[in-house]
Amino acid sequence: MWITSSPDLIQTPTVIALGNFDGIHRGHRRVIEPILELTASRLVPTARGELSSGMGASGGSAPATPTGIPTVVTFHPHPQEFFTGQRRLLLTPVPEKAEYLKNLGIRQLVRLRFDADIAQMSPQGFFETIVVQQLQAQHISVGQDFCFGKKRAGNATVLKAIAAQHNIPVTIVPLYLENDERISSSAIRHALLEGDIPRANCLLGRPYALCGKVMQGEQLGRTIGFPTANLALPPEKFLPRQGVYATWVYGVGDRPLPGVMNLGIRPTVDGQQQRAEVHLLDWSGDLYDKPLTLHLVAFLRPEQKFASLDELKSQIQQDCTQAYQHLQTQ
Ligand SMILES: Cc1cc2nc3c(=O)[nH]c(=O)nc-3n(C[C@H](O)[C@H](O)[C@H](O)COP(=O)(O)O)c2cc1C
Ligand SMILES: Nc1ncnc2c1ncn2[C@@H]1O[C@H](COP(=O)(O)OP(=O)(O)O)[C@@H](O)[C@H]1O
Repeated sequence: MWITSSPDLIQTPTVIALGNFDGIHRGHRRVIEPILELTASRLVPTARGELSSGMGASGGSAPATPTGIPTVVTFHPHPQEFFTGQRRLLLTPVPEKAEYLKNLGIRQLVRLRFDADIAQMSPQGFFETIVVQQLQAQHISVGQDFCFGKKRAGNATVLKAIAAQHNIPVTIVPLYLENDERISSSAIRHALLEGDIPRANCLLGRPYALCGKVMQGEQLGRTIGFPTANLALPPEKFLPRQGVYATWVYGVGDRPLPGVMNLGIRPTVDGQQQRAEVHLLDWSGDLYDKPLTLHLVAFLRPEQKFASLDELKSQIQQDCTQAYQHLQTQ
């Protein structure tokens, strides 16, 4: 997966999905699908049953697809962050987003720098400078509510009309509704803040994940019989409601392991900073410096301040039992 913010380093020509795509949820995937279909559909079987680009065996560095490189084009910072100056936490920080996109078949992520210059561009100016010249887009896919250009003056219909002047086809993907409600990053954030993990996961179409390397803590966990791997999360990661969660843990061996995570400040031991820490059920070994990915399955309870470590210990024991029950039904 090629990731670039520099116009000079964009691999062209491209076939693009345009938007912010924070979360790569089910709605986003519908916008991305047409460009995957378009690029893959041009692959033709050879006499030996292999797939070729259909461009002839000329050797050299012919693009894998004749139409262009399947590319997702986003803005950074998020335009809302640029205008309000308020930092926006992300459901999918860049490395996580790139990983999901790669698994879908996307080959390039272009992160257009959203600055005063781009904010000033008219829809026509944006299209000609960025979409035509820099991206050399051969096909564009956007969601029905896509807006672009100065003061969001251009919408999907305007985009289609401008693109037609350049003979570039545009696919406008209708909003994806679930029980009359739009699948959106905001709805997912809301569900996560409520601790409604099944809902968040349903809207996402996959489990909400926390990814980070294991770092040292105060080494108290082992003294109470529940060692916990503390994750160094990206500071821009959007976090769900504080509390205890049943999770699947990826990154230790080939299979996911059952775990129970606490996300909070640990008031019982006078913790000061928020931490995400996971205890792997019936497992022991060294996890320091390992990158782990936690898939959230269920919120079990809010974090509490206990009067003693013994009370905390017996509650954690119950959390482990409850987490097992949730994970067994998965
Ligand atoms: C399943 C689980 C539930 C926890 N619940 C609480 C809690 O309700 N209140 C609290 O103060 N700490 C809670 N903790 C955090 C412990 O206080 C923490 O694991 C302990 O302080 C060890 O920290 P260390 O990793 O720095 O050694 C929980 C930890 C786990 C694994
Ligand atoms: N079942 C387990 N779950 C999580 N970590 C474990 C487990 N068994 C051993 N460990 C190791 O113990 C470390 C956590 O022990 P702990 O006493 O809580 O120290 P720290 O405060 O540094 O996290 C983990 O980082 C990992 O290397």
